[in-house]
Amino acid sequence: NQVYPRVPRPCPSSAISTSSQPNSPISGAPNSSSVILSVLYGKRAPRYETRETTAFFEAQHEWERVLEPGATPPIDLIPLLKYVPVRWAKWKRDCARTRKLQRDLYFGLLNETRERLGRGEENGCYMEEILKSQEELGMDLEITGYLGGVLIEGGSDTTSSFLQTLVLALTAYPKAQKKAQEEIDLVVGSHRMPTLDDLDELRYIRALILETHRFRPVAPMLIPHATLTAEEASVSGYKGYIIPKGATIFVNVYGIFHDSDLFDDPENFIPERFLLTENGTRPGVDGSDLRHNLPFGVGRRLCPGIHLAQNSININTMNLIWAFQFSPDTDASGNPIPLDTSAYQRGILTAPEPFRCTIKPRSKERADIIEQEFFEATDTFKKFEYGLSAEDREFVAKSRAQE
Ligand code: HEM
Repeated sequence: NQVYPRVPRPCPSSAISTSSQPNSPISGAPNSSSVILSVLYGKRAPRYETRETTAFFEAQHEWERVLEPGATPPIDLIPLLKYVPVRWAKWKRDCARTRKLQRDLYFGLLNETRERLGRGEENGCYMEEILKSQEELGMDLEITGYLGGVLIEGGSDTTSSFLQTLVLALTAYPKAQKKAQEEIDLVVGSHRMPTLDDLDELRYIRALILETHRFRPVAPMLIPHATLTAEEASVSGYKGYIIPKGATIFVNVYGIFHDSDLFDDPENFIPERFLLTENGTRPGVDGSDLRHNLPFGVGRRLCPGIHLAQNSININTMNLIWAFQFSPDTDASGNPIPLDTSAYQRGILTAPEPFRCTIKPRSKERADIIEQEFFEATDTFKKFEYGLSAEDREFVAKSRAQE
């Protein structure tokens, strides 16, 4: 049995784990923050309890909390508030603490990468490239530190929130799960794990991924934008409205995706809608204003991690469907406990409230293949295993000893 944690919060992407046994080899499989750490800093976080993972989630959740509308007073509207002394302003202390947590982590990781480069131990990560071309790119220390930082922030909670919604939907909608399993069994079979190349032939699973984005978009109102000039907005206006300079624009993606004028039965998880029409809208309705990457933003600040995110979502979705059976927990009389698919956390980014479900490998053969893949990935993992704590080293050694 697995309960998806967000509070208390080590790593919310425990969707990858088949077992609640902390030392099972599978529970050391990469979570989304671990993948991002490896891609960016060439450093592996083998466990949810690894220092960088817990430090990241602590900073991230503090940050999401201070960003939430209402968590800080409206300083933009009443600038005088910024002169309130710190001792009377808890929000200022919260912001300062968040900033310190973030800076300690981001600049600490950057320093470690620079030192590793200095020792000639390159492993091909992204921040190595940035450090090597820092001068040429005209990036000072501050910008470089935060470049890595925003990429971890952007890439961790988002992908893991998607995967948590996926697990919730597969559990709550067993027919959709069964159809997806049948399709993957036909294309991939049971003797190997899926690869990204398989996706072309997995039409239903592609629709299921789009439906997961539609059903519970990770950023329901995207990230607020502002208009730079009134003139620009007023050239065409919007449906006769003039949008003034500096106006805050929220794109209510959740509202669009749940508009019953556009979508049939929008409150239900129905991947089939994306087989009927390109954007999942009711046949006959003009859905041409929509596009598949809407959950990743609009305009020039569209998510720059979209390709990494989509690859990661695609492979994780295929793997989860191929490998596991997801079912609701049962009560004392053996009846399934209904899941509340609307119980979501509040905030700029959302994820399901913790929920219980049962996750089992679909067969012994599949479980063995997963373990085998884990062992075969040893050389890839090893490149990124530096600066590990004694506990992490012990964990890694123990999981490999089962080879
Ligand atoms: C399920 C996965 C993801 C979703 C749904 C998602 C969604 C979004 C959204 C809605 C925005 C705001 C766009 C806007 O302002 O219009 C955004 C921005 C951003 N995302 Fe993602 N994202 C995901 C994964 C990633 C990954 C993997 C990375 C990095 C490796 C990343 C890095 C960023 C960054 C740095 C920004 C800020 C861009 C800017 O303000 O210019 N995201 N993302």
